[in-house]
Amino acid sequence: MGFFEKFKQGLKKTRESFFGKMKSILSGKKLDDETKEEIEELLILSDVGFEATEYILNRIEELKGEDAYESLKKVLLEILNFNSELKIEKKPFVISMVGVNGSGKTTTAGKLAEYFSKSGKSVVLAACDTFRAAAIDQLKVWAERTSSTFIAHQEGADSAAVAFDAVSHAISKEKDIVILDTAGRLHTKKNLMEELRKINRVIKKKIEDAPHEVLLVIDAVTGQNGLQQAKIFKEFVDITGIVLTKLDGTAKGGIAIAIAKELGIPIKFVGLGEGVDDLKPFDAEDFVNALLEG
Ligand SMILES: Nc1nc2c(ncn2[C@@H]2O[C@H](COP(=O)(O)OP(=O)(O)OP(=O)(O)O)[C@@H](O)[C@H]2O)c(=O)[nH]1
Repeated sequence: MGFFEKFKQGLKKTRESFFGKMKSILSGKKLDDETKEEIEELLILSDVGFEATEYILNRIEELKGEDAYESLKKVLLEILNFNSELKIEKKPFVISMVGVNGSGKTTTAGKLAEYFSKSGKSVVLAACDTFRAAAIDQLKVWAERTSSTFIAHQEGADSAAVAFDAVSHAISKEKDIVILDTAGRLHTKKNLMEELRKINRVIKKKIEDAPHEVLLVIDAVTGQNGLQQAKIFKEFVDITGIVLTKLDGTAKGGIAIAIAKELGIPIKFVGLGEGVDDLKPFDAEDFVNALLEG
């Protein structure tokens, strides 16, 4: 299945509930008070959020187009237009996955391992979520499935030590990519953020500019709550990209627009299903077309 088809399928719920209605409301018309109210409601209901919704409506008016539907498309593309490409520019290239438990972090680490293995890269998966034994086992299954090297210690071990071993292994064995699956839950927010910082400090002893990417995993189903969590992570960690998971499981896919507008961090990948191939690099044009017109 092509990327566009995949986006179309994954965004089906959001399109059928909300965005698919935009064309008949706006096509060939100027934005008047009535149509404005209608699309405002659809945007809010799909979790675009008040701030981004107001921005979108104002921007459509500013564009003064004859066809408000075309203007809407243009504005959505403006918001989602960031450089989403994840370039592997170093060897080893270290990617740290952060986010709350249940957001799809481990699954996404596994899917990313598959994505990179397929392009011929060697991958090391590191179980830095030592908080739960099940998380270590789950990552191990992904490592086997994707023929990646698996680095783990026991439950309760120091997560930074796992990260250090993974990076050391990658250097000595000349592996291309290290993916660190970090914990999403510790006793307090402070502990969690301290742990993430410690991991970064320790791997810098081996590779000064690592981690090269810090991907924050957000569950689209949690909508505006997910956005609030993201804001907390952003305060403490330098996030370089977002992975928005479970878009297939929600009608409120408008959260992608809220995230792009309010966080200003590029969405780099989206999860469109549970399968190993259901993680796709984000593409604004495919995304907007699939949202509005699938
Ligand atoms: N439908 C759908 N399900 C997904 C997607 N991504 C992840 N999941 C599912 O979400 C659930 C939670 O994913 P995990 O990877 O275990 O989440 P986690 O953040 O690592 O959480 P812990 O394992 O508790 O640390 C699993 O059942 C995944 O299969 C997606 O894009 N679409």
